[in-house]
Amino acid sequence: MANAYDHYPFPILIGDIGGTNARFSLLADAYAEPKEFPIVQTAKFATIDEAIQRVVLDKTSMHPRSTILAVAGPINGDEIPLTNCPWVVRPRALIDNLGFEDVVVINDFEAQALAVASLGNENQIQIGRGSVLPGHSKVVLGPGTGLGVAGLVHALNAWIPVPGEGGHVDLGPRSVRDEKIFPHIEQIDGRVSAEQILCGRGMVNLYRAICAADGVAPAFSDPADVSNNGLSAENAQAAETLSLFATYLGRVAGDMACVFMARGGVYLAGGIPQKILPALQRPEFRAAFEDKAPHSALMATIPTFVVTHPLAALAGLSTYARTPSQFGVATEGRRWRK
Ligand SMILES: Nc1ncnc2c1ncn2[C@@H]1O[C@H](COP(=O)(O)OP(=O)(O)OP(=O)(O)O)[C@@H](O)[C@H]1O
Repeated sequence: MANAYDHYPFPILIGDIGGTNARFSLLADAYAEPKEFPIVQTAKFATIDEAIQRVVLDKTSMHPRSTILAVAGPINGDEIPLTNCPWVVRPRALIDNLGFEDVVVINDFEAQALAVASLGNENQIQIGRGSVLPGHSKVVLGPGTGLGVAGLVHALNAWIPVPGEGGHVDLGPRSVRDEKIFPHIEQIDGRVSAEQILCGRGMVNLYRAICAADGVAPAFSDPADVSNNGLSAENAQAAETLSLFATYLGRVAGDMACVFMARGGVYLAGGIPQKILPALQRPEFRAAFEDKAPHSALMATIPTFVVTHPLAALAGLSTYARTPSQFGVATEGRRWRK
């Protein structure tokens, strides 16, 4: 029976498999620095087995005995299809064909949550006031291709990642301006979930709604164009998109901080926060985060950070691989052994 407190046999192959990119590193033992491999696009390989063979196994004489993989997608059963990518992770095939003895597959946002347990100051930028209360719960939000959310609860002397579908909470209008814009936001089954706005596709959705409210034709269809033109303030609707994106992200981040009582901090991971950092450093994000009557005074004490570590999920997985007993990662149904 799998036990979360077992150790994994070294060397351990660590993998962060996103919809677009796969990142691998190899841990020789509990003390060695991870050996990193070039980031590869998933589309360049037909299967994950082929990617592991060509990117890692063909390039080193070290033979990994276990692997811990973080994937974007639900983990149910022996065939794990990835969201936004045709790869299917088949742990039994990894054991039979690539010689692993132990395979663990967890959710990519759990890996982000593991990462924030041990991030140093050099890998994060604080936005606004507040300070971390050591040993208290944390929460991670990641606007990227979608909106990932995970909690990191400290209990029983371990950090316990709590993955969920927090990106799908409702997001509604609050200001007079919101009420003009929200009727134009594309809905999903009649509602606006946070992910309809707080991700790359959502940023374009918000921009289009602002254009519709202002009666102007949209000029951009790519999130990077919206954010670049918004940051430079060259386009009024794009600039308002960034301002409102920061406001809504602050609102949802504040909600998640309330749910988890995240006195250990709120962390913005995913691809987008680093790219729109100046917009998040303006007052809107933090003001919306703290605007949680009757708990505004509490919210003012909770710090918010943008994660700047380029390989945060890999770093989190490496820390877990070295010291699994410090983390309460549930491996039931997600661990396969030879
Ligand atoms: N400058 C930018 N401003 C806003 N959004 C951007 C910018 N550049 C990329 N994006 C959007 O960010 C999203 C990608 O996010 P991210 O880099 O976090 O990917 P991901 O979901 O982690 O997937 P993977 O792990 O495969 O890289 C896409 O929707 C993309 O259009």
